[in-house]
Amino acid sequence: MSNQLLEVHNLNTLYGRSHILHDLSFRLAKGESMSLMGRNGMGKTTTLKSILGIVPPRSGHVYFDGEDISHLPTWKRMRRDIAYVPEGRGMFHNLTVKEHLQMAARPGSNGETKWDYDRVLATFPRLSERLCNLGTELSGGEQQMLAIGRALVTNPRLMILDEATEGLAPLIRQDIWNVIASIRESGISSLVVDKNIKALKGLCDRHVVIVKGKVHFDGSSSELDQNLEKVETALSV
Ligand SMILES: Nc1ncnc2c1ncn2[C@@H]1O[C@H](COP(=O)(O)OP(=O)(O)OP(=O)(O)O)[C@@H](O)[C@H]1O
Repeated sequence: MSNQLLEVHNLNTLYGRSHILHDLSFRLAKGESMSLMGRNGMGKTTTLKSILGIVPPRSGHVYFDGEDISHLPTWKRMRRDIAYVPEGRGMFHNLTVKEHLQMAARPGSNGETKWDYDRVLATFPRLSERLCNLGTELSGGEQQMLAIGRALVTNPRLMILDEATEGLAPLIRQDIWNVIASIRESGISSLVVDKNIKALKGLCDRHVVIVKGKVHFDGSSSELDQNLEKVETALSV
């Protein structure tokens, strides 16, 4: 059996006539944590949306646990145990914290129920103090915790996080990094978009940097160290 959980193979994605992703390919092994970095507008969100089928690629394939999921609608891809924490968190205006979590909770496709309502509240004690608040009444950091909690209660095998700590205060950022570390320790693979190269280096096994929709760097944390200048140049404005 293959060790790969996610394989992105030669994706080409366009918005109208704007060609954004060019033959984009990378792999994520089971249990591995991967960062996806790049300057604004380079195609990170488009990559995530292509993997999820929110923006269907013009060509290329997405394999999940060996299965070609390229033809599946988004909800079916997510039912394969892919959870998505989008940029902007995607809170519902009319649901409380408790309802957000209860609504999303379900076993993984293999019956896994490791991540349930209680475990999420134990992981994010701040949320347990805000159970009756609407999602939109929370601070940015609390919203991100809820968005991650809501993804975890689906018992995913892969967590995809876009702009994981964007706009958050330093202390809250650290909370989010700690949770991402414990997600990794619990054996869930993750694909994390963020700009904090230092935090990502310690947290992720592998790193992909994209420039204008093409893979510019793909390597381990030690390879990232060896190529730091090249990567920092690609990330600097
Ligand atoms: N719905 C859309 N229609 C047309 N062009 C789009 C659309 N969404 C994104 N783009 C363009 O596609 C390119 C890649 O955008 P994308 O959001 O994937 O970049 P990104 O690397 O995630 O950047 P950021 O860090 O700013 O979110 C940009 O030039 C953007 O303007």
